[in-house]
Amino acid sequence: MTEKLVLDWQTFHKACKRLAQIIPLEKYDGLVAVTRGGLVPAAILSNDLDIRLIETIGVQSYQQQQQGDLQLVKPAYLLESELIEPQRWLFVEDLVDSGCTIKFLKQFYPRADFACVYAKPQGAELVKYSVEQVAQDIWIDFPWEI
Ligand SMILES: O=P(O)(O)OC[C@H]1O[C@H](OP(=O)(O)OP(=O)(O)O)[C@H](O)[C@@H]1O
Repeated sequence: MTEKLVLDWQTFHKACKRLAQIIPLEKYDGLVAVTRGGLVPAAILSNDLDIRLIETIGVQSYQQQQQGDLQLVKPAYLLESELIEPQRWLFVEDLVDSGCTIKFLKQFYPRADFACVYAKPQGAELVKYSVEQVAQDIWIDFPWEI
């Protein structure tokens, strides 16, 4: 990575609100926050889209700035649950970078739609909704990581 983009809370919040505006109201019943990066955007989208059904799925890949093997650290139990009717889920991420995380998740959920606040070119095509494009060689520091 050649450059660093350090985001403050206000900039990130505004971007999340713009993301909410391009997602059709009532198209989705539930959000799946891909942790950890999807947690804050999912909180903002859940308010703006008035969606109260929230699940998390935990995937880890980056250690410092190096991407290693992907690990499922927490499954999305609700998506398999017989306790609720099948729902229309929107997966939420802070960033699609190489696209490896989304490709990994699409093995399990091939038709899932993804909303990512920030998108880099390599992964952008995997995402249905995003609002901020950044160059591939920029490393982003999100406010909760600082
Ligand atoms: O498109 P990719 O190249 O796969 O990169 C994107 C992923 O990397 C970050 O997660 P990270 O692995 O750093 O875990 P974290 O969300 O717990 O910080 C980010 O939140 C995405 O999940």
